[in-house]
Amino acid sequence: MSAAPRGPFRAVLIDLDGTLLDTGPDIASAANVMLAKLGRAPLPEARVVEFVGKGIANLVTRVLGETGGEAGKHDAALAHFEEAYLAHVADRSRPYPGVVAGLERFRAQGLRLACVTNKASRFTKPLLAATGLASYFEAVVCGDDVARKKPEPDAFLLAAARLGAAPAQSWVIGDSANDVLAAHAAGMAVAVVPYGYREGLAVESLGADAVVASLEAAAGSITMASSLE
Ligand SMILES: O=C(O)COP(=O)(O)O
Ligand SMILES: [Mg+2]
Repeated sequence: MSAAPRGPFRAVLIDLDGTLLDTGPDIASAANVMLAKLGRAPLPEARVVEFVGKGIANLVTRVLGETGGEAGKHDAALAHFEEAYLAHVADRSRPYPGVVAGLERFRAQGLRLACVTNKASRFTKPLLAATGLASYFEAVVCGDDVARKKPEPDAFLLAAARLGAAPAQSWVIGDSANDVLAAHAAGMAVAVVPYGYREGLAVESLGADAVVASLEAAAGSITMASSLE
């Protein structure tokens, strides 16, 4: 479970929600604005974040299912969510501990970095800018940039291609089963962080090649792996 990454790596492909940024508070607020507009009771943040991982349309479906079904309301609900989320996308979303130090360390080692997320680009770009992370990434691949979101391999393959790295030279770091399945389908090694949003699953059950305590710890382990080559 905690084998060191193989390498040598040229690129690190990093998930956004739950890995780089704790976006849960702003996502939960937008979900609760949406529920209020539909005349429904709010959900606790801890419940809403379990629905993060397969894109916002999927999250809205799951929030509606949790609060009384009515699939027919989905389009209106999604519009309410997106309006509220776009207006407050980075109010309380912050990098997790070790993220900035880890990105600095990866960059100092000459690794090329991509952010790979199921979140649509109109939310992702302002969020990366507002949290100060945008300049670390040579490529940002969003859910609406590919035909099939994670857990399909498309987004990781596109990110690696944009960075000029083969799958075997690309190391994925994520927080959910979507990242693990997508990385393995793309032929890439994958580590998961023990924090983040896992759709209710235990971190040990995700099937990752490694668990890394933080991005800073990941940057340390990739150094060791490279120097052992
Ligand atoms: O939008 C989502 O559901 C999750 O996005 P992620 O791929 O950055 O975790
Ligand atoms: Mg995630």
